Amino acid sequence: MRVQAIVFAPCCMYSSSVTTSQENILLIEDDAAFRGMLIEALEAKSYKVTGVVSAEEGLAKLKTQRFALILTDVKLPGLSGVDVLPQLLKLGQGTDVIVMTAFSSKETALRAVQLGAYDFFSKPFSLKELGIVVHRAMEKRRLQQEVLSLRHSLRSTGPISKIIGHSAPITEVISRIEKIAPLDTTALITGESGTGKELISDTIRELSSRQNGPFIKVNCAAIPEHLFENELFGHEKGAFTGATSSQPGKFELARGGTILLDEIGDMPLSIQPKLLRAVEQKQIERLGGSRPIDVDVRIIAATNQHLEERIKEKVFREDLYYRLKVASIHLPPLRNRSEDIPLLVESFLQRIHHELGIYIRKVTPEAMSFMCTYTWPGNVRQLANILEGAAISAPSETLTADDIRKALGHKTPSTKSTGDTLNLKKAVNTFERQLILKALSRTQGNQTEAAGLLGLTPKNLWAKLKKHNLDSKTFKRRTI
Ligand SMILES: Nc1ncnc2c1ncn2[C@@H]1O[C@H](COP(=O)(O)OP(=O)(O)OP(=O)(O)O)[C@@H](O)[C@H]1O
Repeated sequence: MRVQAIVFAPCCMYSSSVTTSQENILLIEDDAAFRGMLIEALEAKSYKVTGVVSAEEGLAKLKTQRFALILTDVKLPGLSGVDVLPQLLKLGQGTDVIVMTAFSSKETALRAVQLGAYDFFSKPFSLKELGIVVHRAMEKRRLQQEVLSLRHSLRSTGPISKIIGHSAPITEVISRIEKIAPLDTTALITGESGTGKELISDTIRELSSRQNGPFIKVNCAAIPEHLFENELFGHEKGAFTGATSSQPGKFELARGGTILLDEIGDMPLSIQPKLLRAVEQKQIERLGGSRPIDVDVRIIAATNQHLEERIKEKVFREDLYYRLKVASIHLPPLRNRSEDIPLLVESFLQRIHHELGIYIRKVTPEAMSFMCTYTWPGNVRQLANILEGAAISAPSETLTADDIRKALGHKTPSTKSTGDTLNLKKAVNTFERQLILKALSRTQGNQTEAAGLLGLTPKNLWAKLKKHNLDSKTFKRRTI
């Protein structure tokens, strides 16, 4: 390009704040004099500047180097700054691009912004003006990086860390949770049984400003229709025979906090208008009451049903559905995110070790591959339960595909008669381990009682626990 005119600011360079940043800027400018001047000015502010003369050269640089910012002229010898913009943005992976145009081509500049440029300059511009915009872009980048690193540490240590999985669908779910949780709006969580809807509602609540308020969970499928209104909204004294005193319902108990309406698809049609009022106006009325009561409650609804189908069947109100689904999260079934299975298996085996004292040292590749291809109709809950069952019954500290199949109640492929199956010592050991596990489970970890059941002395049992690497304490309140 030809330098048109540069209006020099009195002090030649922009802001008075000293930039200590060593961030790299890629400058694409074919005019040697103009390029040199920009480099000098930016380097005076401690930016590192890599100058190139064409869009093609700029693209080549981006393939090997990362930059904090790209400054490009529009009029270049080969590809123009606007033509190359989509590629710059793609290769730059989030790096902002500032476009420099001639004053006469403001429309080009606007097109560049539409295409994704961060900002543009119409020449002539002052170096002060350029400096301010560069500084602002760098600040924006720094803040974005801060947000990313905060998000990363929150995801690895905060409530989000309880959600295991790195597949694209679960990553999308996590982003939705992070967006929705702080909004204090009604949320709807959908997904098959066992996909983690309750886990997600716990996480939303923990990430919201209501984390210290009450959290009331209502299973709509478990309440008979005639008790529903009373359960949710409470009653006044004398509302019905036996109502000897006034009593608040779940909504009032959740004041200042959150209410989870689980299995919302099973909520009786007769209650739905009252729920709609609670959602829209944050008001309820007790049974037998004559005045509305304000309830500051965040509602989270969850269901494994297709509410659109329930609407067609005329058992779910459309207006309520649209109010609930303002912020919705759909949990895909486990079979559609099998990449998450190895991580889930690892996490559940750790939990089994801590809670049951059963240590599984290894999962065979066949067992993992079987689990990754199985359809898991009961989703994550089924995977967790099957692993627990398999770990309890496994004859050794290595979990095999047969162990998983047995826990699933599948017929195992007939095993070849190997030396192993005839090894009496090994078979006795396996049988002994399983009997001890059952006895500990039945007595909830009481060693004296377990020893009695097994016909052993407590000292004998203690020695066998050590031999099998089992911890009786972890059997408290557990049953097989
Ligand atoms: N992504 C996950 N990471 C870790 N644990 C999970 C995940 N998803 C689900 N779980 C675990 O699986 C079990 C079932 O999850 P949850 O109860 O939240 O499912 P749900 O969808 O509410 O089931 P339902 O519809 O039957 O009530 C819980 O123990 C939960 O902690």
